[in-house]
Amino acid sequence: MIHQPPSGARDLLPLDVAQKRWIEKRLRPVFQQWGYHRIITSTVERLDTLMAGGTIQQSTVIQLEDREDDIPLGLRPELTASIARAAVTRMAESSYPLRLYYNGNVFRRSPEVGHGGQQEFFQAGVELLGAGGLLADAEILLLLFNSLHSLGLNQWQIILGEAGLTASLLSPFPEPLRRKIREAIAHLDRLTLETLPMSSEQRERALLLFDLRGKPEDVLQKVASLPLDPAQQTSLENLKSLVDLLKESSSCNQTSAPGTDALILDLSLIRPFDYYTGIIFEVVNNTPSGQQILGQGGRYDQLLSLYHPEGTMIPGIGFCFNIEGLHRVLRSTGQLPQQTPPTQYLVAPKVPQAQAAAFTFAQTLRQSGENGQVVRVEMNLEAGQTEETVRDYARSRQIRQIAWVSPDSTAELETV
Ligand SMILES: N[C@@H](Cc1c[nH]c[nH+]1)C(=O)O
Repeated sequence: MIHQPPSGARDLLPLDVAQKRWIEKRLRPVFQQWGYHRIITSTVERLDTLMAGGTIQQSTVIQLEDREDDIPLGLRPELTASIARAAVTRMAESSYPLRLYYNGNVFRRSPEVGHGGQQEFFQAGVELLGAGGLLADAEILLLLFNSLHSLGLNQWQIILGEAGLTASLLSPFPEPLRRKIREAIAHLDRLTLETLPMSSEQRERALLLFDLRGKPEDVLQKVASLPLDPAQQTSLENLKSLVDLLKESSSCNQTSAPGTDALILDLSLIRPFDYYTGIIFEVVNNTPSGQQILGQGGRYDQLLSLYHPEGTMIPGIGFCFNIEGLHRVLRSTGQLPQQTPPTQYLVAPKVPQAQAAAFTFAQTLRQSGENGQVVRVEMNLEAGQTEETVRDYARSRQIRQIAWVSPDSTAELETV
């Protein structure tokens, strides 16, 4: 028998769990303060739900052998599609906007399987459904900034793009050239753009697109100089208004919005999921060892209609944090708990006749916590040990108090 989890799967040991909970405990109240309610969707979904009309590639989904009525099933590679499905099918009576948050695991087929490529990840995120427009976009980004602030992070940058505008700027390229250019841009591969066979006019346009990243004012100006159709013009104006609103909020509220250098406009930004229709963004943390993507999200105004019984269009926008990314960055800041909380009391029956009394006393101690505080109490399970052995055990576990219980239910507390 093999006693290892399958390749790519992971066990989280108690300290990992304590650190993960530290992160989640900081994010949850922020999501709640902004009016978001927790939703838990199924880990297993139908494959076609997960693929969201082909906007998520089947190759990222881990499929399950076991089929329900011969319908292929899979493990969710992300949660936005599942939440969109649940909202329009199970919460149809709710009024919009609907604010939902989540905390869960996702599974992605890794190309590196067999070499330890991770396939299970944790995410915490929010979805704002039934709200389009500038204010909804701004709410999501400001909530993102607020969440980062609650984690004590301040070395991050937001890379902001616009999926619709980028797609339409790419549209003059014929397929399959467009796909190749899109891929090269997504992988920051300038060399491919310089060498792919295409006309010089096309190359100039591809390289211009590639370079549409930097300070928001500069990029907006560059795009404005391009010949734009009315729809592109509107997207550009919306982006400009959003950037202005975020900046203004930043000057009113230093604590939750980014400084001027923290926002990078990148119209070459392309996310691996294709359901985005409006702004898209990534939060990155620049560390000496490279760039860490802490979270990502964007606007998806067509996704909900895929699941809606009448195909009604309902806008949506959201983001999620990658808990592993946050964990890595926060570990280096020294903020995360370095150990699991120690037990406060060790309860030891003085003689075998005191065992029942010891269990009762331990329970009384457990219930003595005020305001929901957890009092951690362990029973000493070894009968007949010397007092010194019990003390040694307590010290080795960093237990500060021993309660010696007598058969008459009295207890003497000793600090070790
Ligand atoms: N579900 C997306 C993030 C997102 C949330 N909402 C919108 N986008 C992801 O896993 O990358």
